[in-house]
Amino acid sequence: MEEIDHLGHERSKIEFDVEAMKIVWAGSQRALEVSDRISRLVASDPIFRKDDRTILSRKELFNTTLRKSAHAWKRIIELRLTEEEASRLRFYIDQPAFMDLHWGMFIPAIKGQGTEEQQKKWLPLAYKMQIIGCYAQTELGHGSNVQGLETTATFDPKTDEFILHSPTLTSSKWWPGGLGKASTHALIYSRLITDGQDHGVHGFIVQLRSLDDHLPLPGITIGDIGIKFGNGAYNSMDNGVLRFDHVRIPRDQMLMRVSQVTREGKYLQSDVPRQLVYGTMVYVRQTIVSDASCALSRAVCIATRYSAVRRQFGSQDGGPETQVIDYKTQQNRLFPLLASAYAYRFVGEWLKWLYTDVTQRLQANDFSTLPEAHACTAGLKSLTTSATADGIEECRKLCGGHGYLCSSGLPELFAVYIPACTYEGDNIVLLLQVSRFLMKTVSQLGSGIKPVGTTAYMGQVEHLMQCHCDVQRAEDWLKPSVILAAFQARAARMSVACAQNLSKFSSQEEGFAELSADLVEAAVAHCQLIVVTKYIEKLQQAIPGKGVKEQLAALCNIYALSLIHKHQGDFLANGCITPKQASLVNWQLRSLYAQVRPNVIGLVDAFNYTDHYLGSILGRYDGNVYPKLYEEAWKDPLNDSVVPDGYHEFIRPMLKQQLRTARL
Ligand SMILES: CCCCCCCCCCCCCCCCCCCCC/C=C/C(=O)SCCNC(=O)CCNC(=O)[C@H](O)C(C)(C)COP(=O)(O)OP(=O)(O)OC[C@H]1O[C@@H](n2cnc3c(N)ncnc32)[C@H](O)[C@@H]1OP(=O)(O)O
Ligand SMILES: Cc1cc2nc3c(=O)[nH]c(=O)nc-3n(C[C@H](O)[C@H](O)[C@H](O)COP(=O)(O)OP(=O)(O)OC[C@H]3O[C@@H](n4cnc5c(N)ncnc54)[C@H](O)[C@@H]3O)c2cc1C
Repeated sequence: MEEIDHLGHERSKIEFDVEAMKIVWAGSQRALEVSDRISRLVASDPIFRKDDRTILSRKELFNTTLRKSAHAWKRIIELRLTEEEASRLRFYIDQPAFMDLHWGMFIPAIKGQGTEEQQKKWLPLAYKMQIIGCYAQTELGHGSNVQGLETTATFDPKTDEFILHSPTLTSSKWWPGGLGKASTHALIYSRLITDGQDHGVHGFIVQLRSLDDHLPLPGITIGDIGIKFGNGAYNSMDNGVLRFDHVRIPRDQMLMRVSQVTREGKYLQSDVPRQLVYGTMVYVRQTIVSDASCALSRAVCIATRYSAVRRQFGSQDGGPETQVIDYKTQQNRLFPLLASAYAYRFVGEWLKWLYTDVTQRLQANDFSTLPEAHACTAGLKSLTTSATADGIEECRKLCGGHGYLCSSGLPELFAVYIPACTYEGDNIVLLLQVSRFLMKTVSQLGSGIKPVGTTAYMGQVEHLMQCHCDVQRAEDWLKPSVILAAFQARAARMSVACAQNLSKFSSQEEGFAELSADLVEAAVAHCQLIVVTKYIEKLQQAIPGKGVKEQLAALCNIYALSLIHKHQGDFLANGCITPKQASLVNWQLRSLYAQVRPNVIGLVDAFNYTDHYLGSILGRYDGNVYPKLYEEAWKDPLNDSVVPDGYHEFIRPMLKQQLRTARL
């Protein structure tokens, strides 16, 4: 049967080269080729099916995680996949699994915090998956406050061992992914005690389960922490609980790049900063920013395609009703999210560069850019995950009632995504780290230390405190210099105001506690400035393909102007723009929406997502929504029988009872 493209009319209107945009989104022609090939490989393999995930029991779901992981690993070896291809494979399989923590945290932690000797011993085992590792930092009583962890690792000089112990219930490790059922080993973060002295939190490699029969080793109590939010979603992951009862490990299993314990039990600190113990989190936060663009683009792709298919009201002379995507309110909610997906893609690319740069510097013992890398990864992780979580929910609402069906793909996407606002650092806690960095920058302004990198704009603080936005007409808002000046003035003024208010408190800590809500807002303003700046810088590069740069520029303007509109309170209160200029933002936004409207299907096609990956009837490439929704409904287990199980037990007696009551 011939397949009909219900979105064909939309595709015929596109004014730019979608294939060229696919390359921009993927990062390069080669990255697109890899992505395309691996996504098809996953979509065509029945073991990677996922359409039944939301109706599986927890045990069945976890079993699919094990099956998919083992099968993925087999394919990686058979096909000799490169690291990039393997990571694409994981992406398109689209199921959280213990493998994520093994490859995404356990291995990077050993690489970043282990000595050369330790890396030589553990990495080959981990790379061949002869051991499975997880990252066990968080405890029942403490997650954000890493310095408050309670697990102890006490050195015993008699045996040259550490004794791992969980002294209280709240010291139980709680949450680590892969810990519950799969891992054989863990990177345990625990307080190091030598000779009765507490040296704070350090990392230790600890074997948890036997490599022969997978049973927990003596002194170890271990299990899964239970069902999490939503059907399917993150429940494929075995987040775990773990307690130690005086478990002994050899001394050389403490990761010793940052500090060492000698055979005699002497504690030595190398000249590497203590914060490198937190290095794995910096690495993962950076990856989470790119992931945000993936999750948001997926939701936006579904909502955009469905909004072009869905029609409500406005029929004239019996003709078709209006496509809901043509309602300005729909555009005003959807197009800034589309723009954000592109913006996060580009800031994610830049953050990856920043991370690579700081890693190379660290290897050469240059630690100067570490504070900025920490502030950028923490702040952008927070900004992008919060906006993406909200954005996915908005996309669900943009799809009306059908968005609430699991077959829309949106409920599961939302449920699996939202913990990103919490894991790898609660988003508010991370923004407070950014604001500390900003306050330090402001306090050093008078001292001759020139701010660099993402805070370079603070170097012109005197100008930024007084400058006036020179927008006269709506089109003036299209000038990158005007947009940047407004965002810089807002960020600088908010930070300076916080710094001035902090100086009114007798202690810095008291001021920070009292002003934390304002400090968080200043951090958000700074992070939004980074995203806008990096998008504008991206547009200064050569971007081939008919109309591609024009569309990206329109989206950049939508991203920036919709933020000015949303946060106009900040911009107005700080005198960065006038009420008239704020209203011109809206005029310009409407005109930008009209400019991208014919191209939006092309802009989401450029993500190059397969229907398997999208996992959504509403987001199908061919737009054939209604027949497929109808078909899907009949697959629900409730429809296996016409009369439901339980009819005789519950419904029938009720009906008969009513009959008797009525006769009375
Ligand atoms: C079926 C599939 C098969 C597939 C097979 C194929 C597989 C192949 C490939 C797979 C690849 C997968 C990749 C997946 C990626 C991984 C997925 C991850 C999933 C998520 C899992 C979640 C994990 C976690 O959540 S781990 C736990 C995270 N915990 C936290 O984030 C805790 C947050 N708290 C903190 O970070 C700190 O405690 C903090 C910063 C809040 C406060 O710390 P503090 O010590 O109290 O610090 P403070 O006094 O405030 O500051 C001191 C000083 O230090 C600076 N600082 C703080 N942190 C850092 C840092 N990280 N780096 C640098 N500097 C730092 C701080 O700024 C202060 O500086 P000064 O002011 O200058 O003193
Ligand atoms: C799905 C998932 C997977 C995870 N995987 C892992 C893993 O693999 N390994 C691991 O070690 N951990 C893991 N975690 C734990 C995760 O890292 C922590 O939950 C996270 O760091 C937040 O810490 P918390 O739970 O202690 O939150 P809390 O700090 O208790 O936060 C509770 C509330 O207090 C607020 N708050 C806390 N401190 C402050 C402050 N100083 N100022 C203002 N407000 C504050 C927060 O904003 C929040 O609103 C995972 C968590 C989840 C949900």
